[in-house]
Amino acid sequence: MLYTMSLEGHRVMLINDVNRGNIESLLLGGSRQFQPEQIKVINSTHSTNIMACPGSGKTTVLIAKIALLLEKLKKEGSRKGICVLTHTNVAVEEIVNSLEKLGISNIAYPHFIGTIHEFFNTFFSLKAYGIYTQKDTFYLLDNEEYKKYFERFFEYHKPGYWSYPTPINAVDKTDIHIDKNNQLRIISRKEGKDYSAPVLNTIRDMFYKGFIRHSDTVELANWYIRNHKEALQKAFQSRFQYFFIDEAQDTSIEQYENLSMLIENNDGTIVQWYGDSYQALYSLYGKDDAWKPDLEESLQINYSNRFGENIAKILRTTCIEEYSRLEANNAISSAIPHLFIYNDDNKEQLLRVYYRTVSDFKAASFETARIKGKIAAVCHHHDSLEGYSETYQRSKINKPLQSEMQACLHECHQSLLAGLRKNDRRGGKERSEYLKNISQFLNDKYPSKYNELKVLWARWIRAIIEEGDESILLVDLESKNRELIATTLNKDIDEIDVTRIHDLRPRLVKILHKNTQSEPAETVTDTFPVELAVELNTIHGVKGETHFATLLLESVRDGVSDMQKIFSFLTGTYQSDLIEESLVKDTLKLAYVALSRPRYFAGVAMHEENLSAQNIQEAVRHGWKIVNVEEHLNTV
Ligand SMILES: Nc1ncnc2c1ncn2[C@@H]1O[C@H](COP(=O)(O)OP(=O)(O)OP(=O)(O)O)[C@@H](O)[C@H]1O
Repeated sequence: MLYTMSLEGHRVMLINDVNRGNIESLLLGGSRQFQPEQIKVINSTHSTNIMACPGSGKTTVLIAKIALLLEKLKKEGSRKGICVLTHTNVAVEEIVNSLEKLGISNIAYPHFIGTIHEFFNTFFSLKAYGIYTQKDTFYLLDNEEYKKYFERFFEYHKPGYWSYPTPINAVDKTDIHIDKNNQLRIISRKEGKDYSAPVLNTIRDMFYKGFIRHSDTVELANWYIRNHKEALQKAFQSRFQYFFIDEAQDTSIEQYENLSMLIENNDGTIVQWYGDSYQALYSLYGKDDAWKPDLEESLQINYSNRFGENIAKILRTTCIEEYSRLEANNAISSAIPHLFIYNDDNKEQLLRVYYRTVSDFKAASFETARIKGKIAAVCHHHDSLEGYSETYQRSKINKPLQSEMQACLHECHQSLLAGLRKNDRRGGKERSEYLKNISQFLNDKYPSKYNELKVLWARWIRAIIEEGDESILLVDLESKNRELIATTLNKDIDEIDVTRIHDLRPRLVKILHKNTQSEPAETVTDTFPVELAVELNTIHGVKGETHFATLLLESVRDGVSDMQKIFSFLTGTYQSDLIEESLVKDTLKLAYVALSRPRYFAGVAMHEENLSAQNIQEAVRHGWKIVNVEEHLNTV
């Protein structure tokens, strides 16, 4: 446990009876308090894994811990910092915003808070690409965007006899690798035989022309770390006192390998991985998990703030390991689990029946009537969702593709650069400091201010897409922009000529408009009549969310129902002998993620053909309520 000296000379813990009240009221609200397991994690200062159940409040715990450690390092006058990595911009935003709530907004060097990709790109991949190709920029593309370019590049590489469609799947089944002799290899992961030379040459050509996928940047970082391992380990160790990884289960094998190289032989940095390995969706389809915490040696948070006993009860066995330690929040009266049974004739009515059942449950008690929250229906595969709703469609709004976001952020950087140039009266030499690589310059010199600006840019872009209120954001942006320019140029903020944020807007709109017209995005909504406000999504799409109600819809592939495969788990019997089958294991992971989203209402929907009379009896015995869609429709 972490102790610091109090004024009286006693050793006190990082979070203690004196300082906890303020943090708890700001982070948890009301008179809520951290639970004992959470306190133990906040106070732990050894390198370890933290295995936290859904709704355990692990991110909140991590935020409290970061705040307290920042204060401690400052008090001690330490020159070492904290590195916090997570997997999405939204998660970074959550951490930065919550720290702001606690009065901490100037998180500067030596600290770093960002996504794992940003971490690799900032410190390794960009440098690696520069060294390897003698070029100083690349376009980072998500897979969909990369595929579009692949099609164009392939035209130049395909042989004259080629009359087949472009082998677009090669994008998902090839990796770059820089070998021991520094040779770039394109590796095929295609079953059977390798991709032919034209495909591999296309990927190679794209690499050298700067068209890069996320997986390529991870390999570039790997190459760089491999080649400078000892020096980087030392630099890492002397810069960071603490290294925290949130949502550790989402770390890929390659990312994990890179981080492991950096932190091995390191006794100067405390490393803690926070996550829930039972929710690792990265490793479906026979892939191995990267982060495998040894539960005996991990700190654990098994108490969920999210759901009551009726939901915890299903999750204890609907999990890749039997999870008897999972504790429910008894202040929440979750409904008993519901099994919805449909047939081909009434499948289209299923969601309506689900919605009515949830609404009736919600209206029946004072506790639930006032609670807001999503009513969701989720499924493993996009295409299976279509079978449940004629009107289901992949939404063309809400979430920009990674590449659109990149293009918008590029414009934002250009606008900042213009502002810097306009206000800079100094000579070319000083200017070239930031002109060469603006993002690297700001990351090295003013990481915290730069991070805040990036968060605002991201929020603004989202507000433009969602047609939300931009006014407050624009005021904040204008002032952050000026502040960063003033700091960089060592001037007073009042001397800075206002940069024209508004001029930037049409450029962003153009990028977003162009793409929303032509591209399907990843988020899914349903254009149901309003009275049927059920949000349809894939399970991957709702990771990390909290719902009022979640219905897990059966997905049938090659005539096999995924829910039938795990039926005994859903109804209270953990069958270790079945777990080796990959469909069982994957479905358990997915079902665990899906059924741990709701606070109040969890349900599963299955076709009557996939349920035997014995199955139904089992379910009833385990406390499930059966809703037969047919009967329900007849009674309304
Ligand atoms: N001790 C507590 N008392 C009451 N509420 C809490 C407590 N700790 C956390 N919470 C609340 O629980 C919710 C979940 O917290 P958080 O998002 O940090 O959980 P999480 O473990 O990251 O969830 P998941 O694993 O599902 O992503 C938040 O609304 C948070 O404020």
